[in-house]
Parts: sequence; structure tokens; C-alpha cells
Amino acid sequence: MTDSVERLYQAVLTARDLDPGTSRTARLLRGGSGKMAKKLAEEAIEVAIDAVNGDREAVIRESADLIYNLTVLWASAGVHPDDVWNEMSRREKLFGIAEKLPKSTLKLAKPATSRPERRPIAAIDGRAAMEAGTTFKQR
Ligand SMILES: N=c1c2ncn([C@@H]3O[C@H](COP(=O)(O)OP(=O)(O)OP(=O)(O)O)[C@@H](O)[C@H]3O)c2ncn1[C@@H]1O[C@H](COP(=O)(O)O)[C@@H](O)[C@H]1O
Repeated sequence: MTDSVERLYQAVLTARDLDPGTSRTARLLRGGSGKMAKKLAEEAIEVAIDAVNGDREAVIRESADLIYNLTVLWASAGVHPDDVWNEMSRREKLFGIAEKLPKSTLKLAKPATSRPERRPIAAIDGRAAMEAGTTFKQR
């Protein structure tokens, strides 16, 4: 399977220099990342819908379109298929199967508090403050 994707990736790289009028890939690459991302998302949704509908043949066809659009997006983003296979191998070595970091290990890491500790917010009663001579600005 990785050979097929590698051949497709090379064909996509070649198509970059083709006439957009005749090459869909050339047209897609020139359309920019937004267009490529939109097509990729559309294909992913088509695969999901076909799977929910139990249409195995359509899942196969749309999966090929999804992989095609993903490969085009990789090419535009400077990602080589080997970069993805290497990441999957790294995960496999770590966890036995290609998956994301288990959430349990994430819980161990103290979440980075990007926000400074917030000052306690005191509820100020405007009338009481005025009686006490404190200026209280309405927000
Ligand atoms: N592997 C593919 C491939 N898979 C899918 N597609 C195109 O992606 C479309 C599927 O996406 P959609 O469902 O959105 O189809 P669509 O709605 O009709 O297309 P648009 O409305 O987006 O134009 C198909 O109609 C195909 O035209 C592909 N187009 C090209 N390739 C390969 O890419 C290389 C470059 O081909 P060119 O683009 O023809 O230069 C060659 O190796 C091709 O075999």
C-alpha cells in the first residue's frame, strides 16, 4: 500500500507542472491550501456517509479519493509519505499499535497554565461602595 501512495505522491509532484486546464491535480495545487483542505474534508465526509450507509463499494472508491486528496495536500505542505510512515512506526514502537499518546500519560503532565493566575473577582455592590465613598465604575 505504501508503494501505491509513494507512486501517487510522485505523480502528484509531476502534475504540479502540468496545465491546470487538463490536470485536476495541477488545478488543485494552484487552488491553495484552503481548496485542498476543503476537498480533503469533503472526501472524508463522503467516506463516513458511505460507511454509515453500509455501502462498501462506495467506501472503497471514496477512500481512494480521500487518499488522493490527502497526498495532494501532503505535497503542498512539504510532507513526504515517509514522514507519516515514520511517525506511525514511532508510535507502534512506543505503544504496540499506531495510535495517539494514551490520554492517561497526558493526565500525568500538569497542564500548562497559559493564563496567569487570575485575581479573585470580588463582587462589588455599587451602592455600598458609593456610601463608603469608594468610586465604582459601572462596566
Ligand atoms: N489518483 C488520482 C485521483 N483520485 C481521485 N481523483 C480525482 O478526484 C475526483 C474525486 O473528487 P470529487 O468526488 O470531489 O470529484 P468531483 O466532485 O467530480 O471533482 P471536483 O468537483 O472537485 O472537480 C475524481 O473525480 C478524480 O478526478 C484523482 N485525480 C488524479 N489522480 C492521480 O493523480 C495523478 C495526476 O493526475 P491529473 O490530476 O489528471 O494530472 C495521476 O497519477 C492520477 O492517476
